[in-house]
Amino acid sequence: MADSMFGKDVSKNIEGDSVPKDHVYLEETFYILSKKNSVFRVRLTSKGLSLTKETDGSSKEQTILLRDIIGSKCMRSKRRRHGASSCVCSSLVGPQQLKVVEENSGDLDENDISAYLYIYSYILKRSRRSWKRERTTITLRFRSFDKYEDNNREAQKWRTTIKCLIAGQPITYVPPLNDKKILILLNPKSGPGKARELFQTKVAPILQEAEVPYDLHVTKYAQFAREFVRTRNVYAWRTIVAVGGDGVLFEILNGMFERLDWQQALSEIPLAIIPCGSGNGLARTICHLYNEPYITQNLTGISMALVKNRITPMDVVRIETKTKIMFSFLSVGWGLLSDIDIESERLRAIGGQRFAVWAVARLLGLRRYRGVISYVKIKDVTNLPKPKQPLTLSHSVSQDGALDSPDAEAFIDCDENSEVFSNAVNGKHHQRVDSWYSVNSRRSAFYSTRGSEYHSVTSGGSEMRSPVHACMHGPASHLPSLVSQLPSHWVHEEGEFVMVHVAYQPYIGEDFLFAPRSTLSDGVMWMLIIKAGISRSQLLSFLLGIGQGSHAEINNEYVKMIPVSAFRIVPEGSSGYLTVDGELVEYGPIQAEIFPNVVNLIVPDLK
Ligand SMILES: Nc1ncnc2c1ncn2[C@@H]1O[C@H](COP(=O)(O)OP(=O)(O)OP(=O)(O)O)[C@@H](O)[C@H]1O
Repeated sequence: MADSMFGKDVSKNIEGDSVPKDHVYLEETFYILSKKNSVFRVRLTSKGLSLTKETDGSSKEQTILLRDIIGSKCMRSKRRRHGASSCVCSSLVGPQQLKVVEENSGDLDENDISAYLYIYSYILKRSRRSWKRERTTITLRFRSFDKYEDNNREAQKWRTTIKCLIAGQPITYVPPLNDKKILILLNPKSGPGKARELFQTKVAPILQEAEVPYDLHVTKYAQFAREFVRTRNVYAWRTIVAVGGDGVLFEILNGMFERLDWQQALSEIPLAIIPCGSGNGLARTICHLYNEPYITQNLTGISMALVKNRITPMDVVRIETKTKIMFSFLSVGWGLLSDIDIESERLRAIGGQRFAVWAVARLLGLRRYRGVISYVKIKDVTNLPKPKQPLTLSHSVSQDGALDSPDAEAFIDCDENSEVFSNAVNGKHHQRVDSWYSVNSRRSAFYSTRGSEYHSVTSGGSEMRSPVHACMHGPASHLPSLVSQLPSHWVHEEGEFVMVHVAYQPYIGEDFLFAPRSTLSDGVMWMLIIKAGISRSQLLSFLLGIGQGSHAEINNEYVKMIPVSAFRIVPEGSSGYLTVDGELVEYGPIQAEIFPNVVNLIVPDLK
């Protein structure tokens, strides 16, 4: 085994001058028992793990990028059963035979002085025309020294360096501490109702390999997540994760704004989403903006983001209706798209396809809505001031005394007796385990992350819920109250409309690239207005274009897309749907304004 080294820079250009390139943190040579004439040179660099196989003078290099590596653990070999061969080496010849245990296990094999380093990665691979992530485990065996302690020290050095690099922290002698757990709020009713199963099979294994501890709470009723974040000490967690559709994150966001300390809570605790709903607009947006493949029900890439803990700011939109204030991150809709969203609820069991099926039905029975739309147009979207830090926000409860009345339906959840399970995981869904140094185990072990807890629905109905006064806080509005006249620079359009839909993210659903020019934090809302009079065929080609975003370029007498910073919609009559982030809100006047960079969002690692 070659000497390992810290911080050696081996990058040279063709003239032999040093160039600031990949920094090499550690380097070792490993041998393969089954291939006597091959060696592997393994280097841990600022780019990732470089593996060079050298056989009879030829060499082949593979690099596993740091963004694809999620964790690393040190193991010892497991004591062999009575009657099995006691020869240590024999367990390594057959690639399927290595069994490892954690260092503190009572079942370890004292005779094997090797330390095994497992490195877990999910590598982007092209399959047919799309990309997906494939699980790959690299196993390195350290046994140059005569004592296990010395071999383990070497392996731990690698593990610590890998963990520091993953966390984006300076290299130290101890791995970065996960002193706070992440909070997971899972909606078992989202989308086709598979959130629990998806979490256990796709997300939990990644958190366990990365040794990220979590508290999982399954929502017990609508508004559970909102009450939870409003009433708990959220500072006990480092991230709050919605596992479900956009509706659960909407609840979490609004629960945060119901806290008096909303500003501190939102600046200290980032939010994240794992998509298990039927719309999944925000998750699709994140993947789109961070070049992460989005495959329905394949949550690998977005789960890896929970491990890396990289954050980016996101805008929120403050919305007022006649009786409520709420905060939104996705969209406000009136007319066709909202009708499709709400009325297709009855087809929830078929997942995201419910939108396409209902779109056909709504096109046949096209509705028109009368009302007045007012907005403040952004003249030059290419030249917006971009605040790097969240704006300094003045605090408000509301503009209008009629709003924010105590919500009689709001309760604190006092259920301290929730059932607690350990989060042991069935690893059978993992696809592939690569291996180096003759160790190969398809049945790779999954260990529950120390300290993680699973809080399930209480079976005996012993819930104790006590009423609480819920009051919306958040940044103060700059708009006049909903019943007051708007300033003169606002644009007004009165007439009949097929729909008005305003979005502040590129995707508002898995297959709806609604506002291609939008980003997470640009301070822009994109308002699409479709006037009555448009033909069904024009509307159909418009709807078909939403998948690719080509509809956004349409600008004719019926269809236009306008960048706005505030708007008001006043529908005439009392029948119709208004939606905020896909959730139904009261029908009637509604107004909105955007606040840039208020929320921190967990996003994939781009490095
Ligand atoms: N345990 C529960 N029982 C019933 N409803 C719940 C429960 N937990 C949350 N809800 C409600 O379910 C609604 C839908 O949730 P969610 O957004 O997760 O799924 P979805 O509607 O399928 O996805 P999307 O919003 O992306 O279309 C939300 O309004 C939420 O308040």
